[in-house]
Amino acid sequence: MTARLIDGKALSDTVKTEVSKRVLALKKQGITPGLAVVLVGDDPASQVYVRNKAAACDKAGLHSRVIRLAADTTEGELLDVVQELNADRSIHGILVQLPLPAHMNASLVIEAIAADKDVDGFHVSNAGLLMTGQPLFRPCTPYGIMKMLEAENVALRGAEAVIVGASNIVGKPMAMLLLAAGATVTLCNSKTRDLGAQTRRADVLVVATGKPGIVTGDMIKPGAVVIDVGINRCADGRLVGDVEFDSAKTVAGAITPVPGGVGPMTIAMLLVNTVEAAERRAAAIHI
Ligand SMILES: NC(=O)C1=CN([C@@H]2O[C@H](COP(=O)(O)OP(=O)(O)OC[C@H]3O[C@@H](n4cnc5c(N)ncnc54)[C@H](OP(=O)(O)O)[C@@H]3O)[C@@H](O)[C@H]2O)C=CC1
Ligand SMILES: Nc1nc(=O)c2c([nH]1)NC[C@@H]1CN(c3ccc(C(=O)N[C@@H](CCC(=O)O)C(=O)O)cc3)C=[N+]21
Ligand SMILES: [Mg+2]
Repeated sequence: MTARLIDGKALSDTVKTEVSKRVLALKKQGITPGLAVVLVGDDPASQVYVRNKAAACDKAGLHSRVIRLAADTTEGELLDVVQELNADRSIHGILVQLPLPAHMNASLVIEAIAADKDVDGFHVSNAGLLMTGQPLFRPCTPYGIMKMLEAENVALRGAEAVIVGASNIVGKPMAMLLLAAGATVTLCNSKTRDLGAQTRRADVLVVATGKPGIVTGDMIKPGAVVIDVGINRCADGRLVGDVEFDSAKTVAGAITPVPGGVGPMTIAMLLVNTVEAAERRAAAIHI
């Protein structure tokens, strides 16, 4: 058996086409949705993502602004930049690229972003709204994964969903969205005893640890849907996920590739959230 490939790249193009239609409708009202991305330091992976985000904005007709700050920028200087973007009427979405340099308190910075411009959905009030079933912005990576599962017609009501990795940006919000869709959710972390015993129960398995090869084919239930969030750069420059693709594809029913799976969907959903922020403000003005 060979797993069906879930083509995140193709679906992201469909989502971005939808976004560009909504952008056109806003432009007719004189509004251009704007996204600001703040990058502190020169992490090479972050540079790639920021470039991809800016290109996606250009293509869909959004205004994008990239603010690059030196690695030795102080927390106070970064907070000033965030405040300026909060007040900037041409900006509807603000994203501060993570990780931040070690001398900064990342939660303090995220909490400084206006919650109604927090298109990452990382602000505590947005995390709380998601947890209580009234999301304002769904975090882009889990949101993109839900879109992929929907496009693949994966049944979630009553399904066993197992997530490996429990970060605030991927694992935890993923658990909330799968739970809301009716799945029975297991959230694993680095202390989980016998990870394979958990993953082998999964109808839907989401892996987001940053550990290449942490999930192998023998840890997957035959026919399961496997979503690989990991983005790991090999010594030879190749990009691989957290799932050992070659062994997994002989067992899984469907699997996302890396690259071309979750990553492009994350960017597409960032555009969706930004357009939605602009639509909300437009609606508020017309009341
Ligand atoms: N494709 C995309 O759009 C995106 C990809 N990524 C990628 O996804 C990966 C994860 O990112 P992120 O969530 O930010 O990572 P974090 O480092 O913030 O969190 C990793 C999580 O994995 C858990 N973990 C680590 N080792 C193990 C283990 N041996 N067994 C079980 N759980 C383990 C950790 O457990 P504990 O809590 O106990 O420490 C933690 O909860 C990275 O490769 C990142 O680059 C991230 C965001 C978007
Ligand atoms: N505030 C914040 N929000 C984020 O959403 C955020 C972040 N910080 N920090 C880093 C992670 C990682 N992330 C990715 C986005 C796109 C790809 C992506 O486009 N991947 C492509 C190609 C990547 C490549 O070629 O390097 C793919 O998988 O096919 C990957 C990873 C967003 N993150
Ligand atoms: Mg995200």
